[in-house]
Amino acid sequence: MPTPAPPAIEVCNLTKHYGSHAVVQDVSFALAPGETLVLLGPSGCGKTTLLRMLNRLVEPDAGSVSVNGADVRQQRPEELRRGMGYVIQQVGLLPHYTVAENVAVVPRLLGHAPDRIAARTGELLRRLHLPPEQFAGQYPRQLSGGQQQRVGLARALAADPPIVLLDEPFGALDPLTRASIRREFRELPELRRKTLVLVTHDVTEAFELADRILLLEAGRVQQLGTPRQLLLHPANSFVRRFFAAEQLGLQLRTLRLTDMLAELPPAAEIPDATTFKSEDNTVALTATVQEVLEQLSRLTAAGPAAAGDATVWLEATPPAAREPLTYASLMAAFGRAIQRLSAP
Ligand SMILES: Nc1ncnc2c1ncn2[C@@H]1O[C@H](COP(=O)(O)OP(=O)(O)OP(=O)(O)O)[C@@H](O)[C@H]1O
Repeated sequence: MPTPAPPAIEVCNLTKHYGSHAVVQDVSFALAPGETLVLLGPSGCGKTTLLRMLNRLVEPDAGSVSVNGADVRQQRPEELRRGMGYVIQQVGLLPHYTVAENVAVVPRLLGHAPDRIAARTGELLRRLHLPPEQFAGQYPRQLSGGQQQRVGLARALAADPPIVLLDEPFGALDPLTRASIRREFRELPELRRKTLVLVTHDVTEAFELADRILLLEAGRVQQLGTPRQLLLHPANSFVRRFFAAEQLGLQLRTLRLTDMLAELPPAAEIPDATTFKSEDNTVALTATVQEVLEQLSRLTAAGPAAAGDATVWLEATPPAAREPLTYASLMAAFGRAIQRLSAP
């Protein structure tokens, strides 16, 4: 029988002090290849220090880090870092290098052939919405903050490392640019297969990007789990308080219609439902409650519905199985689903 692949990253009992201040205390986790872990927590809780211990920019006092089954202490730090992309908030582009030269730094160090580097740079810039014809020859000072951030990401991905560490990669951007870059980031095919560890203190960002979240306070793990586990089953009062202010928004984004099939109203006598259906008012069962609300409000804005309230029809269920949803029936079902799912 083949032996299972080792975790992409395994951290055991990692601890770091600065003087008498315990900055990271006894942290352990294992990440499967391709998984995205978000390190979340209030300012100063140790997120950056923990991240920097993964690529040996900071050395721990105790505990171990293994990458693909090998202890990082057995590897030279420079070699370790070449296999791990690293993106930081300050971007850190070299000011006297062009965009293309900045992106090519690591592949050059690795001795890749010039035509291979040029092809890769062009491809990445295009994917990150920086057409190379326009941007390759520009210097960092000629770019906006959002464009610089994209170049920083392209640079981290240039040598196609299987692991990428990201420290507040969208932190310096205004909220609108931040949300749109985050969307691009999520959709980047390049990142889907990679193991990512991302630091943020932004709860919405964590929920949008994480497979699992590691929530830290004062250097200690408060909870490690999926966004849904942290939201619906907080491990302690710190976790509950940390999400309290944004609880409703997070629930609306986290729950999908598939999670609440049991709560969706069963069909009553619906007049020939198909006649009301159009692309505008059909929703997939995989839609989040937030997405359904947005669709309902687009319908409301488009004008009065033929039959009273704005209504959406569920895709992939026979018309006779479920009633179409209005704001009222959707929110009632959502409330019942939250109660059921968060029951101990
Ligand atoms: N080189 C250092 N020397 C001394 N103290 C340090 C050093 N680096 C970090 N610290 C302290 O360790 C604590 C954790 O810092 P760290 O940057 O890891 O936190 P963080 O959660 O990433 O914070 P933020 O979200 O504000 O960036 C802070 O109190 C910080 O002042």
